Amino acid sequence: MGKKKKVIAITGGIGSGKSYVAQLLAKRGITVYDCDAAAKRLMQQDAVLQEGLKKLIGADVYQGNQLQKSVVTKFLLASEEHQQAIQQLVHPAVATDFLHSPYNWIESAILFEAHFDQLIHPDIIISIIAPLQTRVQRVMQRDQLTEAQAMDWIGKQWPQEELVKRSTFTINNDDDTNLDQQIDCIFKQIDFHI
Ligand SMILES: CC(C)(COP(=O)(O)OP(=O)(O)OC[C@H]1O[C@@H](n2cnc3c(N)ncnc32)[C@H](O)[C@@H]1O)[C@@H](O)C(=O)NCCC(=O)NCCS
Ligand SMILES: Nc1ncnc2c1ncn2[C@@H]1O[C@H](COP(=O)(O)OP(=O)(O)OP(=O)(O)O)[C@@H](O)[C@H]1O
Repeated sequence: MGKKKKVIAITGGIGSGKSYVAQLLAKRGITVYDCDAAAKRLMQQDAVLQEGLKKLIGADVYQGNQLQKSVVTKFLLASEEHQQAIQQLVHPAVATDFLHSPYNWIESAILFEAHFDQLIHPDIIISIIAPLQTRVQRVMQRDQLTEAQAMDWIGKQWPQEELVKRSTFTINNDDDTNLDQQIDCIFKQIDFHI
């Protein structure tokens, strides 16, 4: 058996700035595996996953071969049970894909909520936090959502304090605190650079 690869997970709720921080890391030569993008790619390509989703949500989750994101969103936000059921289908596929990928860094909004941490066993966890109102504004602007829709997503995710408690490092992305300095500080404290 090969040695387990080092895994550095970035987490944080919707609009906290995970992808933004990933862009700053890209400038330092680090590629961060994007769970949302991977989930969508696999839901589009993986035949077993497609069958599972059709059984769970209904045949209209695909039109032809095309994933209907609005159908998934409506189903997912309807109840805790629905959210859990989708995650139980999608996350093992994403975890396997990540563990077989060449990447060490990964970003997921729901690392803990979905027990994804227990599938990928991160060595280091970095949480990204920002004031709630800032996150709502960012998401409304980025995704053309209403405040209520942004709050629906936030309601499906853990409070930031819980993420911070379980993280090795926290980055404050509140628009005032310098992000590159915080990243530098973390890099000084980790004994491997990937
Ligand atoms: C619902 C979907 C179709 C919405 O797609 P869309 O392109 O509109 O948004 P995107 O994927 O960028 O998600 C935006 C944000 O919503 C939040 N979110 C997505 N899925 C979940 C979830 N299962 N639980 C809580 N929040 C979630 C995250 O903060 C995410 O970054 C998509 O997110 C999806 O298929 N989710 C279910 C699969 C899943 O659990 N993905 C999480 C990463 S593995
Ligand atoms: N420090 C910042 N300065 C300027 N814009 C920012 C900053 N942080 C985030 N943003 C913007 O806010 C929006 C949300 O950030 P981002 O997409 O990184 O969030 P996220 O945590 O990845 O959210 P999600 O869970 O939905 O994937 C994006 O449009 C991003 O460009």
